[in-house]
Amino acid sequence: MAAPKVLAAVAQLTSVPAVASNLSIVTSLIRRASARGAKIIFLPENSDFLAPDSSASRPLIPGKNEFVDRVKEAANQHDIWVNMCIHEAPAEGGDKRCYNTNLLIDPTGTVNAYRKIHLFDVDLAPLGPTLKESDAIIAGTTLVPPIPNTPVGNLGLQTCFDLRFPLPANKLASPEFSPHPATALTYPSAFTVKTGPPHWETLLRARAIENQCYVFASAQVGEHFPGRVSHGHAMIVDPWGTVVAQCSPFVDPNGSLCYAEIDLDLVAKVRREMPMGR
Ligand SMILES: O=C(O)CNC(=O)[C@H](CS)NC(=O)CCC(=O)C(=O)O
Repeated sequence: MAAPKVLAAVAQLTSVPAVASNLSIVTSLIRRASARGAKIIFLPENSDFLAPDSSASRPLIPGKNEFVDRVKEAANQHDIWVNMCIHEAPAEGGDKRCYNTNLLIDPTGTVNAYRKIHLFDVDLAPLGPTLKESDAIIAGTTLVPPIPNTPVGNLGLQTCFDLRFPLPANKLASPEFSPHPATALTYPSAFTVKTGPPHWETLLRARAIENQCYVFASAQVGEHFPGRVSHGHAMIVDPWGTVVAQCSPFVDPNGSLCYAEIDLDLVAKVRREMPMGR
């Protein structure tokens, strides 16, 4: 019997240093996606805020995050799954830094979390950016097995710069790593305007093709504060490597969404017709 198709939404927005204004965009995108019939929405890295000094806006109480609580309420109210990255204050005191944490929230409020493992510490001047993510972020250490039974099947959580590392993605899609090998991967991102044009789409399509799965690539876009601009081009790639949805390259102050019908039979078909061990 054919699996029912499910509508998924991928978002593109411009987070600023102020959490409250990002929250109002994020909750309105959740409402819009649900009204359109989407069962899951993918929001980008830094959905809570993107600031020159992360410690200035970081949540102060470990385990408590007002932004996440409001998003959980919206997920529940609009009966939709939400994926996004936020800043997570560490439980151990003393460190001013946060984890860059990828959350998958279901409509009942259940949360799965993956802390970004690969931090973006690069010096590509003068042709590219100089960024040292580890100044503000503590690296995660654990790959989280794909979450089963999401609207897009078994969903593997990765974040932004992780996209350049094929091995964790391969692992997430492998039946040896998990009894629920990924049928979809998510990469909430904030790619730079220097690295985005040459690499972003190529890497996303490569991850989809080699793992024979859907790839959800939400993105930050435009200027967050003077000197920090993101590439955008949020998209959905199918298991054959086709870009099946993409947000407009123009910056919409209310954020933008693109949608695709997700067909898990297509994942099974591609894997059956071109066996690669999953
Ligand atoms: O800076 C912050 O506040 C939050 N973190 C981010 O926006 C992260 C780390 S700087 N961005 C990336 O990983 C870009 C990767 C990228 O652009 C590439 O791989 O080419």
